[in-house]
Amino acid sequence: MSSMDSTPTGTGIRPANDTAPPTALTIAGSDSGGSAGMHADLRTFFSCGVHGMTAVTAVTVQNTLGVSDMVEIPPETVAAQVESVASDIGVHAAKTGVLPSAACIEAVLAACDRQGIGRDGRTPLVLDPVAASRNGEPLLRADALAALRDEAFPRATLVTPNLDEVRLLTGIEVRDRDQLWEAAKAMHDFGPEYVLIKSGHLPEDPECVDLLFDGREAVTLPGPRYSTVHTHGAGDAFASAITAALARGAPMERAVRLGKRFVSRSVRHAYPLGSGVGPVSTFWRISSRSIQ
Ligand SMILES: Nc1ncnc2c1ncn2[C@@H]1O[C@H](COP(=O)(O)OP(=O)(O)OP(=O)(O)O)[C@@H](O)[C@H]1O
Ligand SMILES: Cc1ncc(COP(=O)(O)O)c(N)n1
Repeated sequence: MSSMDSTPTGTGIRPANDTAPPTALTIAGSDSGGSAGMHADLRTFFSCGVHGMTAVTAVTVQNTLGVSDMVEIPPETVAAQVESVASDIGVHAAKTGVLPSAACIEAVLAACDRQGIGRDGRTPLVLDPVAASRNGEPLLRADALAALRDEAFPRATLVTPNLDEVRLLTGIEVRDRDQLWEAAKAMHDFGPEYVLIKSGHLPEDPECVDLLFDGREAVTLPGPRYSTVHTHGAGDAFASAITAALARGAPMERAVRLGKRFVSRSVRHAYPLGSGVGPVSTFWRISSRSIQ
């Protein structure tokens, strides 16, 4: 897929010296349980050799049983975090997680525009359209979904919906692998450069085959389906591993393949925690031996 090699690599401000790693920014919510959101993103950036930075959008009260409360950070503070790190440190690639309201989305997009992050800037923007927790607790206001679709999608380099988000945004109920293509086309019509449809929520399928689409050609991303309930944070780990690869200069198809390999291993090494759903292991690369 030659057209998939045209992804811009983020430039931002160059690191201060040759030893500084590439930088990646997550614009996302916090998870007090440490499994999902910006916590998963930062661990993934670290595991992928990238300096991680954050613009916190919301604080969730969350554990392995679910989300019991959420406090939104004022939109201007979210935007100020983006501008602060981008103008000083520089951002080689950025990703979004929870963007809780239309006002937050608008503020983030304006800050990204000013800093050259997103579709027409030089820095890739990966948009994970998180709508709800894995237990179905909403993580955005009613007005945010339309703002995501109409304002944020056209500015994204890549969007990474799961099948629930595909249904919410397009009305398409994907029941098997053959329908991923139809979903990808419908999502691409909202204006992002690339769409990645994740197939974790097809439990009957013996494999987890995701689909990358650039508006013309589709690439399937095969992977095993592991038998575990502990998949909290899988979507965050996938999107941030892709973001880390983009920050390192990989073209899109390669970045997504690297991300798929990273998340498959993360699910394989997922671990139980608390009395609910445990996290995928975003630090599987660091064996217990290496820290003793
Ligand atoms: N049981 C599994 N075994 C292997 N890979 C999986 C499994 N479940 C999900 N994945 C992979 O993890 C990635 C995230 O997919 P998923 O569809 O679960 O996204 P998500 O719903 O955003 O994630 P989350 O579980 O964090 O809500 C995809 O690459 C998917 O194929
Ligand atoms: C702060 C935050 N961000 C994202 C998710 C989605 O992750 P999951 O779908 O695994 O619940 C979450 N639960 N919390």
